[in-house]
Amino acid sequence: MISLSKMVLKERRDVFLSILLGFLAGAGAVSLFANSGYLISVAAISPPFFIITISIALLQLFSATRALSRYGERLVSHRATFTMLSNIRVHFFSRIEPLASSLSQRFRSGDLLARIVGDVESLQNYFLRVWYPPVVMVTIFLGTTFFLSFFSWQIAVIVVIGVAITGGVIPAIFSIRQRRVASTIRKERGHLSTEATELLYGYRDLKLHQRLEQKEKELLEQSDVYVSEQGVQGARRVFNVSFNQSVTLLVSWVVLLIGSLLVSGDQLDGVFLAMMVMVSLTVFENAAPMAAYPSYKEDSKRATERLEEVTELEGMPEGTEKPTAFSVTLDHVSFAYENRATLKDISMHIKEGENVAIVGASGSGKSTLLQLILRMIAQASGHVKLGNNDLVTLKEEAVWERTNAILQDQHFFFGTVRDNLLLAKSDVTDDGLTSVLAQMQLPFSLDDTILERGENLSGGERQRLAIARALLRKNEARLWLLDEPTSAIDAVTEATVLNHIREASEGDTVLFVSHRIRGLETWDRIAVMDHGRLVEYGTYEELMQKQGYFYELKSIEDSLFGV
Ligand SMILES: Nc1ncnc2c1ncn2[C@@H]1O[C@H](COP(=O)(O)OP(=O)(O)OP(=O)(O)O)[C@@H](O)[C@H]1O
Repeated sequence: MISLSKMVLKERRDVFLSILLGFLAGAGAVSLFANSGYLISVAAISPPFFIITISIALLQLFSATRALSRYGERLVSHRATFTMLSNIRVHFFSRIEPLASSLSQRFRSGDLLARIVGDVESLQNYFLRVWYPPVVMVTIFLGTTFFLSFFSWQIAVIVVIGVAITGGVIPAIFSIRQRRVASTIRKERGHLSTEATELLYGYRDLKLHQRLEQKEKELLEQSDVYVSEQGVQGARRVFNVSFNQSVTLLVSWVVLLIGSLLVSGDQLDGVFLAMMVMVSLTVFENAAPMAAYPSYKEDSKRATERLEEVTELEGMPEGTEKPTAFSVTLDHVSFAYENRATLKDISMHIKEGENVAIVGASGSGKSTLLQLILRMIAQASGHVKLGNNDLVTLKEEAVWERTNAILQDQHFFFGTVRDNLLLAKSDVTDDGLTSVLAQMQLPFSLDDTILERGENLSGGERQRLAIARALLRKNEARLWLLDEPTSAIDAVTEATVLNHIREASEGDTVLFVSHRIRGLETWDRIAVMDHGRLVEYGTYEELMQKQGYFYELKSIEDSLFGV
């Protein structure tokens, strides 16, 4: 799904500039120290004054080059990194957006959050710590070896061997070891995030059931596992870097030793010895990041795998067409959550403009039916049509644009009543907003604060505010899908609220899941569901005359209300 190399190459201008500036900074550092070594040695043998002057001028030039290039390299490479990160984020979100409804079935919210935030974020290391260091190291070493070969091929060979060991062999060994121990840090972070979210969501219930302490203990245990895994990862990185640095120092000692032998054998001018040692000390600085390369590489790989687990879920294929008519047809439709058959062979036709109530026992599949028409889930078999269009040919957004859906769990955002109403339609005046609040008999002012998830509202107020949002869209919507929108509202207010809904939806197709049988006399037709099947479908009179399941439900309700 995420081809990381492709993401890197998309920013090729900045990538090229980073490499160029990184090379200049590295080469500047090597030249600076080479020149210092030469200057110290040559000064001791009283050379002509102009040599000292030129050498000091070069010293200043190299130090300015090094500082400016390093600054430029940091600027450009970080710009490239963050642009890549934002591209990855956009790419990832565009992939998971159509999967939104199936994600909650596969992943717990904490784990999903850890993947969406943490794993995506960790990919910022891919360019900076996996892709970039070997490229810059190789270019600097090639330049340095070429330079050294003018003075002594033996020293050049030692440096090449040193690079091969510290930049190739040691990281390769670390890489194999890293794969074997298979860091579980990402997985543990997902577990920790899951536990923390559960505790926060369920805080009140845990407290009521006196289970808070136990849950906190589990969370702390999970946190300890994560912290210790982090410790192991950190220690491994520090060990790798220190070990690699020790080897580079050893190489510099070998350069000093061989250089001294060459000087004493008159194969190298002694004035260059200090320069060569300084070069070897500096050039290996560029091999240091290679020690951390395996752990970052493995980390990026694991993060990508975890993101792929999310994106590989099958979503519903996105259609392209817009609905033009709003009759609803279900033709032998079946649906199963995992292996549990939830809707079984349902066929029904709702004419455009018809108002249909759906009733049935809890768990009989009423909400699932509405979700299917909303394209939030896909049927396993059969066809669902809006007008003459099969739902699979329709664009999701185009369906939602023309639909007023009130599902069972409505979300409210932290903000004012006004903010939460304008979510439905942004160009309504305050008068328009106040008018729908009045219709819903809500005693709020537009500036009243709504807490996250509507925590400061009663269940009935939440439902009325959701209906107020739907009423604002009455001119756009041609299809209304209402899932027990008034279940928490008292009977007197409910009658008024329903009247407003009926009025606003006049001429539109309405599917209304109802928890009550009373009051359904005025609906065009009634669909009765039982255990995932549509067991009865007809007008109120037809169903009452039939004296079947609906009649039975009505009798039970009447006896409960003492009618
Ligand atoms: N996300 C889900 N994953 C798995 N099973 C689900 C999911 N949502 C609902 N179900 C199951 O599907 C069946 C039908 O649920 P649905 O919500 O459609 O029933 P309902 O008739 O609307 O019930 P209620 O009147 O209680 O709201 C139930 O057995 C339920 O347990």
